[in-house]
Amino acid sequence: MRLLTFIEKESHQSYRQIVVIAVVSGIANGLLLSIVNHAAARVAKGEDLTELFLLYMIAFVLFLYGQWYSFTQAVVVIEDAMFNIRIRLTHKIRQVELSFIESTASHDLYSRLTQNNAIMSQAIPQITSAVQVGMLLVFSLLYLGYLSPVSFVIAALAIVVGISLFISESKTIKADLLQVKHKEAGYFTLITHLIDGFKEIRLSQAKNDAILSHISQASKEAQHIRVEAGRQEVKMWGFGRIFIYTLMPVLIFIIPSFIHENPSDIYKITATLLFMAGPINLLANALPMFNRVDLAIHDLTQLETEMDAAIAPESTATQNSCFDFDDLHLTDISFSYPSKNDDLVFSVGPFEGTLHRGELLFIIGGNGSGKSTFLKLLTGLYYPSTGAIHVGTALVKHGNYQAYRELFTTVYTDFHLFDKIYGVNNLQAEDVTYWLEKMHLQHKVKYQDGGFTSTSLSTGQRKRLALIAALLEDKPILILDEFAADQDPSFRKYFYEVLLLELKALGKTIIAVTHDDHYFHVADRVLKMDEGKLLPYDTLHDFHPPVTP
Ligand SMILES: Nc1ncnc2c1ncn2[C@@H]1O[C@H](COP(=O)(O)OP(=O)(O)OP(=O)(O)O)[C@@H](O)[C@H]1O
Repeated sequence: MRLLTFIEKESHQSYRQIVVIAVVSGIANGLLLSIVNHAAARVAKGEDLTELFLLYMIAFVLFLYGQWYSFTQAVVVIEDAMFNIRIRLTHKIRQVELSFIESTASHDLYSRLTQNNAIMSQAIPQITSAVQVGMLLVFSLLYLGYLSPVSFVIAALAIVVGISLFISESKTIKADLLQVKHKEAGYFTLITHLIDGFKEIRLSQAKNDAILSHISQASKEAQHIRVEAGRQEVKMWGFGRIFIYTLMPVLIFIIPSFIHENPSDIYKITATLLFMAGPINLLANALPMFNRVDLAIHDLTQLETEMDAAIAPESTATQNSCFDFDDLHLTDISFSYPSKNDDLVFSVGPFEGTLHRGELLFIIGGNGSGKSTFLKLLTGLYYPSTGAIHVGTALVKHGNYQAYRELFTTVYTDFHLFDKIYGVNNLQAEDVTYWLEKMHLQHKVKYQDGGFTSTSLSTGQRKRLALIAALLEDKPILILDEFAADQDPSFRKYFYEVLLLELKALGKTIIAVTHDDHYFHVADRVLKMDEGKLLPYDTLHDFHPPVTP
C-alpha cells in the first residue's frame, strides 16, 4: 500500500492511534449487530430488554465517537503528509541545478505539483470512509464467523477473490490513468502557448483556429482514454455488485441447507449480510480513488527522485565559507551542454584570464556565439567540464560553489522581476528610493511593503527595476546581459556614461553583454565571443569612436 508507506514517511502525526480507535469503533459496530440480533431473539421470547438497550447505547456512542475521531484525524494526518511533501519538493526545486529547470518544462512541474496534490486532497475523505467501512466489514465478518464459521469462510474467501480481481484489473486502469496524465500534461503545454502567445493568436484567426484544433484534439484523446478507464471502473463496480448479490443467496439459501444451521441463526446471518451490503457498496464506490491516489503518490515520488538526481551534493551541504574578492582567475575552463540523441553539442571555452575588482568589462558577439552560456558558467550556474576557477588564491570547488555564486548579482535578458525585494538584509526605504531616482523611475514607482508599488511597466522600465533589486543585494560583481537593449536613447547614454561609471567608482566589477559600439570607450576591456571562444576585441581597428554631440 503506497498510501500507508507515504503517510508513515511523510506525516509527523501518528496514524496508529487512529487505527486503534477505528478498531474500537469496528468492535462497537460488531457489538451493535450482535445486540440487535439478541434483542430480536429476546423480543420473540418476551424478555426484558433494558440491559441490552444500555449496552446498545454504549456501543453506539463508542461507534460514533470512533468514526468521528478516525475520520477527522485521518484528514489531519493526510493533510500533514501533503504539507510536508509540498514543502520538501519546493525546497528541492531551489536546490536543483539550472540544467534541470532548463530541461523541464515549467508547466510540467506546475501540473505535477498541483494536480497530484489536488487529487490527494479530493480523494482522502473518500478513502478515509472506505477504510472505516473496511473496518466495519472486518468486524461484521468476524461476527458472521461467530454465528456460522462456514458462512465466514465462504464470505472471507469471496472477499479475498474480489480484492485479487480488483488488484489485477487495477493494472489496466492505472495504465489508462497514466496515459490520461501524460495527455493532460500536453494539454497544459498547449494552454500555456495559448496564454503566452495570446497577442500573436489574437492577431491571426488561422493561428487561433489551428491552436484550438490542436487543443481539442489533445483533449479528445485524453477524454477517450478517460472514458475507457471509467468503463473499466464501472465494470469493476458492476462486477462487485454481482459478486455481493450472488454471495448473499449462496450464504442464505444454499449453505444452511447443507450444514443444517439453527433457523434462528439464519435470521442473524441474513441480518448481518444485509448490514454488510451497504458498506460493501460504499467500498466499491471508493475503490477507484485508491488507484488515483496510488498514481499521484507514485508521480510525486518520481518527481522527487528526478530532482534528487539534479541536486549537486554541495547544494545540501552547509556553506560556511565566503570569498574575499579582488581578483578572479579562470584557468582553461570550458563547458559543453549534455548531448541529447547524439546531437552535436555546443561548447564554450577554454577560457583563460583574470577579472579584477572595479573593472568594467564588455562582452560582444553574435547571436548564439555563447555569451549567455559563458555568463552562466562564470556565475557558477553551470559547472565547468574542465579547468579551474580561483578567487584570489582560493580554489572554487564542490563544497564552496554556493559561496562563489554569492559574489554575483545579475540582470539576464530573461530576468525575472519578483513581487518583493527578496534577499536583502536591512532593506531601507531610502536606499530603494535613491536607486529609483537613479533609474529615473521615481515618478512611476514607489517603494512599499518590501516591494515596488507597480511592476506593470514597459520592458525597459521593468529591467531598471530588476537592476535596482540586483544592486540592493550589494554583491561585488554585477552581470548585465544586454541591459541597454530595451532602453531609450537618452537613458542608454546615461546608463553607459554615468551609471556604469558610478557603479565602477563604488568598487563594483561589471560585466556587460552589449552591442552598443558607440559606448565601447567607457569599458576597461572589450572581449568578443566567437563560436564559444572569447577573444580581445581589437579596439584600435574595430572601435567606433564616440560620437561627439
Ligand atoms: N539549455 C541549453 N541546452 C543545450 N544547448 C543550449 C542551451 N542553451 C543554449 N544552447 C546552445 O548554446 C548556443 C549558445 O547560446 P547562448 O545563449 O549562450 O548564445 P548567446 O551568445 O547568448 O546568444 P544571444 O545573443 O542570441 O542571446 C546556442 O546556439 C544553443 O544551441
